[in-house]
Amino acid sequence: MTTLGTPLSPHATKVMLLGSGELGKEVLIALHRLGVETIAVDRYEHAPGQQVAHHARTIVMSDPQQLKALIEAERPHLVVPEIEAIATPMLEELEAAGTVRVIPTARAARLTMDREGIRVLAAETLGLPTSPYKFCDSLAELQSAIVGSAAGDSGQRGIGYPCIVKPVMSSSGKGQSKIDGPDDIQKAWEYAMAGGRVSHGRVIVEGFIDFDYEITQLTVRAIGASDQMETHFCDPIGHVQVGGDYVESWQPHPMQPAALAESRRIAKAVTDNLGGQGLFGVELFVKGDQVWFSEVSPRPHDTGLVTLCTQHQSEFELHARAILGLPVDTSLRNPGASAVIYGGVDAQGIMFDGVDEALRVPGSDLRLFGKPESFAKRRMGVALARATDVDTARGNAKLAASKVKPRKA
Ligand SMILES: Nc1ncnc2c1ncn2[C@@H]1O[C@H](COP(=O)(O)OP(=O)(O)OP(=O)(O)O)[C@@H](O)[C@H]1O
Ligand SMILES: NCC(=O)N[C@@H]1O[C@H](COP(=O)([O-])[O-])[C@@H](O)[C@H]1O
Ligand SMILES: [Mg+2]
Repeated sequence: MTTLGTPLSPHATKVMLLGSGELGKEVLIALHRLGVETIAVDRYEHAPGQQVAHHARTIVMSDPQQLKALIEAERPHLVVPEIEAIATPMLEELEAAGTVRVIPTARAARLTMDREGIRVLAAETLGLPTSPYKFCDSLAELQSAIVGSAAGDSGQRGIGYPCIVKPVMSSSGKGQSKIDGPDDIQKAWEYAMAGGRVSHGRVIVEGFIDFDYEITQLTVRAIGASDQMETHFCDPIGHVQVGGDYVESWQPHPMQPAALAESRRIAKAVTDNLGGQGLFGVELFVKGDQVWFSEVSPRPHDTGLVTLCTQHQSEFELHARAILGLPVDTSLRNPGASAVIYGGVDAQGIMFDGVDEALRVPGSDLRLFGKPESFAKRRMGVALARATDVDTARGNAKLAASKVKPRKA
């Protein structure tokens, strides 16, 4: 049985989000609707989620001592990681000591904060299909990982061209680049060193998968009526990425039954191993009936923002429900799409012109995240559109996004 308390009372059910960007903001709103007391943590003040939570805290989340002190002071029932760059070994320590429950588990947060942890688990432990890959700690290692070493018994085959280089710790495409030939290697290495979230000097180089399309398979682990763990799948989300960052997503993405079944087999294998309760975003590449695992977020996924206009329960509501031990409904309500609104300018406290025109587009809706500072390539909002078919929804979401014009105040 799940019992919830009253916020700001001695018996409140308290949830702490580690990271309070646009995704956390929606999880926090879903938690508020259930009367949960929320603590929104981020690296800077007035982060989107901090604006809607009961309490806001600003710390360096990758600093284990700051993280420990905050969790011990606040004593939340649940700690919900919302970004990768967190001192996850400290979360494992606190979870092992029984101080707190981490969503979905502290181990899942640790394995997925670093591309190496999750890639080795998926490819080597679980034997799931992935792109070929190598990890490198220097430009020289990167060069030999790509071109290989001399043939012979000890010779290593290289990843070859084209390939993709990413810092082991980064997200939203930061520090990621494609290498088409030898001339690109040094630039890619330097870009990765500048773009990682926590400077680490380690990269993954992956063989380029020439997929037909890519999807996010949202997967929910929730407690069922007779107290057993159940796995629920949302309809597949199709998306387009530019420079490793999502710009457009839609749901449902049509798939052949064999590719869908294989996607769900992979999603189930990964999420079963990571364990715990909550929603996961499993990223997959598809070519014909062939499916490759790319990565997984043990939390709501940016491409899943589309579920705000397509599902009876958005991915944020599903996450909130699953972590609290409540039942979930992953069914689709209607087709829909999302299109990203970038800041376009580097400035504090920007203005958004054309909001009325955007909302005049049929079936449209908007989320403006309220980030205090804009960068040209920072995601500041998203346009949503529901429709009777995905093509119409995609057109309308892009149209609505184009009507919103961010500018300096
Ligand atoms: N091996 C690959 N082959 C082909 N395309 C790839 C490969 N790796 C990444 N990509 C492209 O780059 C995108 C971003 O890659 P990835 O998800 O690894 O980066 P990320 O920084 O973790 O992004 P996010 O945080 O948004 O998930 C993928 O969705 C895909 O479009
Ligand atoms: N792909 C991961 C992702 O979309 N994460 C989302 O972006 C925020 C950081 O945005 P910022 O970099 O603009 O501060 C995170 O807090 C999360 O909501
Ligand atoms: Mg990704």
